[in-house]
Amino acid sequence: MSVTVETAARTAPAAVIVAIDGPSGTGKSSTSKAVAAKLGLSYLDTGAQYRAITWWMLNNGIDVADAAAVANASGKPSIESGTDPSAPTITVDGQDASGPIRTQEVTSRVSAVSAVPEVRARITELQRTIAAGAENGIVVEGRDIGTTVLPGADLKVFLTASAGARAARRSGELKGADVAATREALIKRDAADSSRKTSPLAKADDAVEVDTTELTLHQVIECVVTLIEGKQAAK
Ligand SMILES: Nc1ncnc2c1ncn2[C@@H]1O[C@H](COP(=O)(O)OP(=O)(O)OP(=O)(O)O)[C@@H](O)[C@H]1O
Ligand SMILES: Nc1ccn([C@@H]2O[C@H](COP(=O)(O)O)[C@@H](O)[C@H]2O)c(=O)n1
Repeated sequence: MSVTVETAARTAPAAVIVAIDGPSGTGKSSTSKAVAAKLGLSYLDTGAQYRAITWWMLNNGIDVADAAAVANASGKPSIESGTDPSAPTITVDGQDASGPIRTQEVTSRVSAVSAVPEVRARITELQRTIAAGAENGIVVEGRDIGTTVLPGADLKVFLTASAGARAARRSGELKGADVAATREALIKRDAADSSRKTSPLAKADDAVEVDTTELTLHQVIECVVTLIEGKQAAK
């Protein structure tokens, strides 16, 4: 007796480029990392790159309020991002910058540096190169990914949440930081990021907006995974 075993041909899911944008504290990083890990995609934190160049400027005595000085120095540091969602890395001139880029000093200055067109041109080029090299696809999170960096992304998601919810989340992270002060700082940074001339924080016309105010992180992750799987199936 002969038995024929038929095995269904398994095909890898199509590589997808996913852009996740939104204001500070809406859950972009947490969501993007989890979604990328779950679906086997690369992950890029573009905010970390702007923080890294800001950290370098501060360390090298550049007055970050002087746009011309920032523009002149913008090509000098070498910035490298590791795109494994379970262990993302960021280095500046070969030095691990993951800790120092999260300081209050960097957070309060980053919007001034990221508003400089020469900085944006350089970092945008870096982001496009990384995205183009991601064989299985990538989740890229930031402020202008859907509008400017990767306008042809397969899926664009714009996360929002009330300022109160975002401040409460951040204050919890900062272990008891004053919620009102955190809220004011978030609003100030969003205003600066939204009002700059070059690629401001904005929702792309074709982005799916997800208000996370009343959602758990798990619910947001599931929502984005479903959206991505829909795009993969359609490719
Ligand atoms: N839906 C949610 N419900 C509750 N907490 C959440 C939710 N999403 C994210 N958080 C928490 O909120 C905090 C901020 O999230 P996260 O860093 O992912 O936001 P972000 O949009 O990347 O912020 P930023 O732009 O400032 O880097 C984290 O402590 C995270 O665990
Ligand atoms: N695509 C992006 C991403 C970030 N920025 C600037 O970096 C700052 C820090 O971002 P986080 O996500 O780490 O909080 C942000 O406030 C922007 O100024 C950007 O311009 N474009």
